[in-house]
Amino acid sequence: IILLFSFLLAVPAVQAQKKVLPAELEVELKYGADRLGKRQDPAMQKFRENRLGAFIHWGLYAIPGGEWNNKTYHGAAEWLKAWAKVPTMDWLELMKQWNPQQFDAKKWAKMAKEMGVKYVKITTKHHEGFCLWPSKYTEYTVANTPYKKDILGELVKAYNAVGIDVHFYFSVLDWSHPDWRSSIKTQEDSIAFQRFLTFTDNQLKELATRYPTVKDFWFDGTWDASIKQNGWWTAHVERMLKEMLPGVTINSRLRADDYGKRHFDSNGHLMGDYESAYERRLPDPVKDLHVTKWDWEACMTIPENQWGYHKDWSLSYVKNPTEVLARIVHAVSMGGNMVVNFGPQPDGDFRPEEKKIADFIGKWMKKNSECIYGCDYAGWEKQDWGYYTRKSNQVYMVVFNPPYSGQLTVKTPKGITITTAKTLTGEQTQVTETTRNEYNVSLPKNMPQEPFVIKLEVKDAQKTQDKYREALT
Ligand SMILES: C[C@@H]1O/C(=N\OC(=O)Nc2ccccc2)[C@@H](O)[C@H](O)[C@@H]1O
Repeated sequence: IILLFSFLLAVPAVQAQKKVLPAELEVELKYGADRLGKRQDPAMQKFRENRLGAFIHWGLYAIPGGEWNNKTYHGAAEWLKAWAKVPTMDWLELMKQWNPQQFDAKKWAKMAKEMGVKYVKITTKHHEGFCLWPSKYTEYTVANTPYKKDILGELVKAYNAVGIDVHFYFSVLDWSHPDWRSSIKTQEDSIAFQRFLTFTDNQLKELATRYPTVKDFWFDGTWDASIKQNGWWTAHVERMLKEMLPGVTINSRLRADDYGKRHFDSNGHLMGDYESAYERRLPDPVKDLHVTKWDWEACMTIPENQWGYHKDWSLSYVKNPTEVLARIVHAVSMGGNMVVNFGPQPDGDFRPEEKKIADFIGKWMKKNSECIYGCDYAGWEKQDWGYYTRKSNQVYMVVFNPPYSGQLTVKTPKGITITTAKTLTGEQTQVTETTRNEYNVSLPKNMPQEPFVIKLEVKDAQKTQDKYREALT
């Protein structure tokens, strides 16, 4: 007891779920983390090195676009059924209008390729229960709409054809299914919910069988008590999919352990392959450095909170392209991935604002993607002018806020020295050591009119190159 008490007093104040108990104090778990530490297999390395992805939220909710019975709802458009309290059968009537005549999977793939994303996460089924693939386990699918065709299959083929990995978003929560329960109160609830879990297993096996090139499952809709009381099932799903699709990655949001703990199990170990709690927010570059110890992926909306198509984007702040770019770089600078969301129109085309963002990011990535793909946390002290990313002995300074002094302050970890510095567009910059482990890197003479990158070659005086890499990962 004294040992435990003294240990808990000693542990630095880190967020609850991050507290890892010493092994001897861990609790026995049947459905906790299957693995400790970062996965190092090729599939996970590809996931990590991809760094930049796009989210596609597309479903029946795109048709009303945030408006119901002539009333506009300001909440997330993909949740309109809930905001407007639409009865399930009335909502699913929207299937009769599903006929996206402008949908062209090859055009979507071209747009993603030109944006520079390495993967796309597609909503196979959102909370509404409508499936973008012709599932044989429910009638609420594209097959039973005027459009008829397998949208998911067309997208998987088109993205893969241009070298883009496909990830599946899957909502366990399913408003269309009579056996869904948010909590288990009665024996009837329990019997119905077990039927629901079997239905969900069947849909997941169907997705893994029909689309075996899928690289990841991003589960959502798992916050309810009914799932937290069935942590065994979440562990089963992870194991089932990894058996069917060796190398597939699974997000932490699927998982609950024996005691209903989510994302991180009761011993503080991350479940799944990467943390997926950073949604429309990012870890603090100074206070939240613990996230660099595991893999994580953030996702973001361009407006304040619209994942599905909303007719009226004037209802909330819409990020400008540079603000979107800053979030992408921020995530990579802390060893994470960033997924930028797109909510296609009901006709299957994208809104102009989203095309503009994709175009801006793509143009910037054409010049600067070296500081994104395959890069990681540098382990250097954050500075006001922007973010560091690192790949082996190259450290990239991604400058968003050039200082009036004309000098970019760089503080290197002990033993690390800078040998060269030049912008990715090839201009030399002066590097002046101002004191031990501190340098001024001068701004380039002709300043770019957008965020720019200075590439530093660094040397580790005390260790070999390899040790340097080990020390920082
Ligand atoms: C990506 C988003 O994911 C969701 N929900 O996410 C969460 O519940 N996020 C969350 C909740 C608690 C903590 C951290 C993230 C969905 O409801 C939403 O429509 C969208 O698909």
